[in-house]
Amino acid sequence: MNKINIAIDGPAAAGKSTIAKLVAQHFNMIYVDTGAMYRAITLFYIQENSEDFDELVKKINLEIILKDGQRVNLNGEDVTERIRENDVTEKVSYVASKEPVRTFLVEEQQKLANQKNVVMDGRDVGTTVLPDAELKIYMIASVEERANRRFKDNELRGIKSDIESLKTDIERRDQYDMNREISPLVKAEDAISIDTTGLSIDEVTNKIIELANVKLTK
Ligand SMILES: Nc1ncnc2c1ncn2[C@@H]1O[C@H](COP(=O)(O)OP(=O)(O)OP(=O)(O)O)[C@@H](O)[C@H]1O
Ligand SMILES: Nc1ccn([C@@H]2O[C@H](COP(=O)(O)O)[C@@H](O)[C@H]2O)c(=O)n1
Repeated sequence: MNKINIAIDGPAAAGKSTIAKLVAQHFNMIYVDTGAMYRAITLFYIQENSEDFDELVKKINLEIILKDGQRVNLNGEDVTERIRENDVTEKVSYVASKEPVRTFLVEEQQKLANQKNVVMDGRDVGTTVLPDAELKIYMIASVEERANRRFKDNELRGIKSDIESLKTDIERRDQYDMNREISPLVKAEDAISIDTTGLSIDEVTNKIIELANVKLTK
């Protein structure tokens, strides 16, 4: 098999996007961050101040540029950095629970992966977006470790934060994502769980590269 899709799902800050990017680089595959797409619709929801999600998805012009890392254009404007801000993070799980939003984005994500050769990370990639992905990973880490990682990340970016608030935000988002009605965050039956607590970025990346190599040499 010379082309495969890899699905990486898991809770907030488990390391999905960091590892997915490195695995994609290693195999010269395309990396798709589905969370960024939910974040872009959330920014549009904030701008439009409307609860009419059917209308929002009809009006949105979302462009995902997959060259040299992923960039996101919303209605012609590059919002790649803007969608990481707190107002978006606070509301994204609410917006992501809405049926018109999920139907619209799942279709877009399936189009991005239809030629294979994609590493896609999110919450429902292995269960809903790419149920036939050749390799599915369910990535977890303790909430303490995830909050510590986000804290260090923020420090490096010069953003002030505290561990307790980070823990609360991570837990709130996980609860929402795991308990929504449509495509909740859950491990796909055929996914391989990797607990990254105490593992380095290189150790996790190499583990997934090994698993992917097995699929590629079949
Ligand atoms: N195995 C690891 N060991 C140490 N730090 C890690 C590891 N994996 C990721 N990190 C760090 O943890 C932070 C969060 O990782 P990342 O953003 O990749 O998580 P995520 O699962 O994609 O989060 P989200 O779903 O919230 O976007 C980053 O600063 C990253 O460098
Ligand atoms: N496949 C996905 C991906 C993301 N979400 C929702 O978006 C939020 C933000 O995701 P990040 O990966 O950028 O943190 C996430 O908390 C989910 O609510 C989703 O539903 N499905």
